[in-house]
Parts: sequence; C-alpha cells; structure tokens
Amino acid sequence: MPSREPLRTVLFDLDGTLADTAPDMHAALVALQREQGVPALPFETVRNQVSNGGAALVRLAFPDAEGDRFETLRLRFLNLYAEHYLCLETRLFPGMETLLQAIENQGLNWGIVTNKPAWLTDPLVRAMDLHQRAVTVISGDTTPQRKPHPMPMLLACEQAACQPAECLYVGDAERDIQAGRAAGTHTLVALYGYIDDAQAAATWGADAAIDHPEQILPWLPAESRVGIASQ
Ligand SMILES: O=C(O)COP(=O)(O)O
Ligand SMILES: [Mg+2]
Repeated sequence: MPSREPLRTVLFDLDGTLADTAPDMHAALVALQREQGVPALPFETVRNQVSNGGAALVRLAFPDAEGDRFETLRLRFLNLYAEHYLCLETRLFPGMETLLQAIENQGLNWGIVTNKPAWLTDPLVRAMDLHQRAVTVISGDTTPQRKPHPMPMLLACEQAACQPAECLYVGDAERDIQAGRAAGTHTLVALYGYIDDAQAAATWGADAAIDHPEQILPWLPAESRVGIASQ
C-alpha cells in the first residue's frame, strides 16, 4: 500500500473523481438534443461516459453526425455547458472536502489534472472555490499532449515541486491510470466515479481501487490520518 517515498502531493482527475460533474454535463447534452429535436438520453446512459469528454457525449447523442456537423454539435454542446450549466449541480464527491482538508492540514499539496479544456476547467474550479487551494490545475490543453500521455502529469509534479514518486494520482478512467503510470506516480482508481465495469478497471494496473474518497487517507503520511481521526 502506501508509497515508499513519503507522499507530498495528491493529484485528482476532475470529472468523476474530484467532482461529480455528470448532472450538469447531462443537462447540457439534453439541451442540445432539445435544440436538435431529438429525444433526450437518460442520465444513467450519459453518466458513465462523462470522463470520456464532450466529444464522447456528443457521439453518444448523435451517432450519425460526422465531419463538420459533428464539430458544430460538439462546440455547441461545450458552449451550452459553459454558459448555462457549468456549476449548477456540480459538487465535490461526498467525503472529498474532508479529504482535501486532511491533505491541507498535513501541509501536503493537492492539485488537478483533467482532460477538460482550460476554458471550462478554470471557471469551474473558481466557481467551486478551489482555485486558491489547488497547487496546480492542468487542463487537457495546458500541454501539447493530454492524458494518457504523461506530459500533463509531469507538469503538475513540477508545479507542485514534487517528484512523480512522491505523488499519488487518483482517476476514474483508464487514460488516467496510464498517464500516472507513465509519469511514475502512484495511482488509484476511483470506483465511486463514472466507471461502469470495476472488473475491467482492475486490469488497468493501478496500485489499488477505492470505493470512497476516505480510502485515500491511508495513503497519506501518518499525521494526516491522526488529523482526520480526531475530527
Ligand atoms: O472532459 C474530459 O475530457 C474528461 O475530464 P476528466 O479528465 O477530468 O475526467
Ligand atoms: Mg474522470
């Protein structure tokens, strides 16, 4: 279990790991479907695809759209999301705020590495009042390559002034685990996120899988666990 190197930084994927963004992403997709006169997809169908990003959701809703039409729909979806739904129902997952406080109380850092583009990530992180707490926020277009490439992970480690081996990355998609492993961080799969196949997730090579954010606590240095236990 916990790292051989003392852990200094916990990095989180955003959609489906740090924050439950699926209700707002679904609402934006339904708004687009209404505009286009097609029946709305149910929430449960959409939820499991949210960590695959806007293009995956538009493909799900408009399976026949290709080329320019697909791109027009994708951009309209992102604009609807940004303008009307970005942080209406989006919240940290239950238990996450307690975990973030435990990390901060220990003097450790935490940050975000997401594939969401920065023009969506930055206002969302600000709306959630996390912008002054996160040591680093890396979006899908912050570096030339995005997850599963290790580049955004390595930049996050650099900004957090830690080595990858001193970092734990928590994510809910295979590309998250691939990126963390390629960068040399420890990795955890968040099964409470948008994963619909825990058996498949077990083959991704993460160090462990967790059902709740509080299961990250044993990975923190011992003092953090004392802090949380006394709350
Ligand atoms: O919006 C996306 O592409 C997915 O975002 P995530 O990497 O935070 O899960
Ligand atoms: Mg995700």
